[in-house]
Amino acid sequence: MPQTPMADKPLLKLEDVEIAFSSPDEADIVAVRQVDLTLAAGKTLCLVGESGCGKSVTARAILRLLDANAVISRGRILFCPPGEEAVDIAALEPNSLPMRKIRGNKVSMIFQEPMSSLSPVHTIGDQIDEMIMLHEGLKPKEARERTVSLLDQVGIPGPRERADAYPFQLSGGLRQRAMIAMALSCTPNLLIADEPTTALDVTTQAQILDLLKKLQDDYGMAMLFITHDLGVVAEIADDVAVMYLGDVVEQGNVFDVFRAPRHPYTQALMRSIPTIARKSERQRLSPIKGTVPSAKDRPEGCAFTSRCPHAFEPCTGRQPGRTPIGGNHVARCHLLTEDRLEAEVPA
Ligand SMILES: Nc1ncnc2c1ncn2[C@@H]1O[C@H](COP(=O)(O)OP(=O)(O)OP(=O)(O)O)[C@@H](O)[C@H]1O
Repeated sequence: MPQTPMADKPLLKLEDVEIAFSSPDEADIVAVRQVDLTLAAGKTLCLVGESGCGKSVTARAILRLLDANAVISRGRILFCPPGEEAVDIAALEPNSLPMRKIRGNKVSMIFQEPMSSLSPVHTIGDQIDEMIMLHEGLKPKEARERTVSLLDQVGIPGPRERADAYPFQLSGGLRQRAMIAMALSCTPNLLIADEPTTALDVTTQAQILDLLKKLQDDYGMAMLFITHDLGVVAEIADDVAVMYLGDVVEQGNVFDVFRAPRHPYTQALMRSIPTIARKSERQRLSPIKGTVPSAKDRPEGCAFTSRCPHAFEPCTGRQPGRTPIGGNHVARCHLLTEDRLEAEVPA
């Protein structure tokens, strides 16, 4: 297993990660580039950005669950569970034993659609029992006791009886809870949550977010949470990374980024969310002009140039570097290096 010493050891550290897709009749498409992310044990990092910006691809790379035409073409994905040496996941074979020991064991994932991880033809109890027997070597009876306790912890009423239900017999919210129970069955160090509440009504969404926060405290696990909803970010994140067309354009502590976003894309995202203050002052929401270019037609310089109200000459020429702002807050924008952009305090 490739092992790498690290001075300070966050649980997960992505360094200069690039992910490309090949296609039979076109040049490779770089979907994610120069991504640096850090996630400390027990903390929550939210990845946020418009559809197609590379959130899911980044998350799936951590589990080496990318499509067959994808390759991690640069960088390292260092995973360092407490008390262990760091492993560079990017250097592991996706189906190797070390990778399988990480996937579904130290790192598990939940999705927007529970049926992507639950089998429709087995009861939820049987599916969770099997995971527990596989990962912890428990006997069937002991595994069932643990399954019932997990279903209870995720708030499924009558857990012993519900363990015998098939997924289609549960409501959307209960199915989501069953999927969370299955993801927790191996007590992971890291839970990757890919838009787990997007398909739920607001009340159930709030309940699931509360549940995840409680389970995170109980289990001491870190969360990489993918969403396009800034309200969810405000609710759950310690740190946030804003992605645009495969680049992390701004990241840092959620309070710093929300209080004073420095990248024009983050500023535009913040202006596009409704607030009570805006409504009472009858201010119009300002949608972001234009659309995200295709990754095939990525501009030479800053990817946001074509939609940026502040774009000036250097933006089209070269990609901006990372400008430190304070603490762990950084942004990639030429205006910052040239000191031309003030922090914007959103309403
Ligand atoms: N198998 C593939 N072949 C080619 N391109 C792909 C493939 N899978 C994903 N992509 C491209 O990678 C880019 C990033 O996709 P990704 O699913 O990570 O976006 P996302 O930010 O998670 O969007 P959403 O919020 O809609 O899920 C997109 O341009 C997408 O078209």
